[in-house]
Amino acid sequence: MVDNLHIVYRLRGGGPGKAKGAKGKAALREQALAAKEQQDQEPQQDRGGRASRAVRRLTGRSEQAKKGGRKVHAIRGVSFTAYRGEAIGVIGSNGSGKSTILRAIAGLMPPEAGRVYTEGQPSLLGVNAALMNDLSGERNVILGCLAMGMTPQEAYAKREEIIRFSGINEKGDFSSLPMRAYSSGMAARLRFAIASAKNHDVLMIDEALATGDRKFRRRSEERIRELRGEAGTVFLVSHSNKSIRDTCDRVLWLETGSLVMDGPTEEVLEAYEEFMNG
Ligand SMILES: Nc1ncnc2c1ncn2[C@@H]1O[C@H](COP(=O)(O)OP(=O)(O)OP(=O)(O)O)[C@@H](O)[C@H]1O
Repeated sequence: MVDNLHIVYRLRGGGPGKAKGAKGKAALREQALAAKEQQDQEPQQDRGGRASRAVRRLTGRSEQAKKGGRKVHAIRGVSFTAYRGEAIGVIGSNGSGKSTILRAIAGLMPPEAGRVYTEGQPSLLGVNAALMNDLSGERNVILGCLAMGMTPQEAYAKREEIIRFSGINEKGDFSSLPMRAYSSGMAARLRFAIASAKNHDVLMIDEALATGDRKFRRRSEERIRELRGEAGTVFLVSHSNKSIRDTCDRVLWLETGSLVMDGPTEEVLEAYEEFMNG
């Protein structure tokens, strides 16, 4: 359940730094020596405070930096409830907040206000999901499975099936090659194959199908339907209305971070298509 969620990105840096002005290196060195001298005279516990203040200054996490930085209010008061067994499409024009809301549901973005309540563990499968470029596809399959909580035995037992599903070996023995030799579509297929090898409580897929070819898209859409059948909830972010139509029975439409519509796929897509063509 997503309850009146607000997500704000804060941009630090990029602003004008403190000019050194006419002080020069000698004056700065003098200032540093004076600070050191003062520190040597301070009791131990004060030094801890000074150190953490210095770290906050360096990482820009001071209250001042918070207030002074630029903000992007990416999600503005979105609320909805998702149920087990639903496949929910998330649509909207570029920058409308689709990826951000998935990241928030996955617990990767702290809410500015509002809450996300989930039953079970949400897993986010994005086109940028981390796989190691220098390792072979096979190695990445094992790593991915272990990262999803499988035992080594389970991971090895699933390896063949995952590689077969991904189809990366259809044009040669690619699974033994380092991932950097893969096209973006092949890498996306492997990521999807790994993530979908496990039954997820909440699986979120961010454009992962967009880079696959038609044959793979059909196969992965079929797999999404199976995952739903296995009682999970699937969220699919896509700019392909066809993928959404073929996979989802409910659609959330976001624009500039607000929920424009939440309803049955056909109803929402019709309104969205009219908006985009209008
Ligand atoms: N790391 C970031 N730092 C600052 N602002 C960000 C960051 N990521 C996204 N945004 C901003 O948040 C808003 C929502 O972005 P988001 O990526 O969620 O949109 P989207 O609907 O997924 O876009 P697209 O369809 O282009 O992938 C945009 O205004 C974007 O500029």
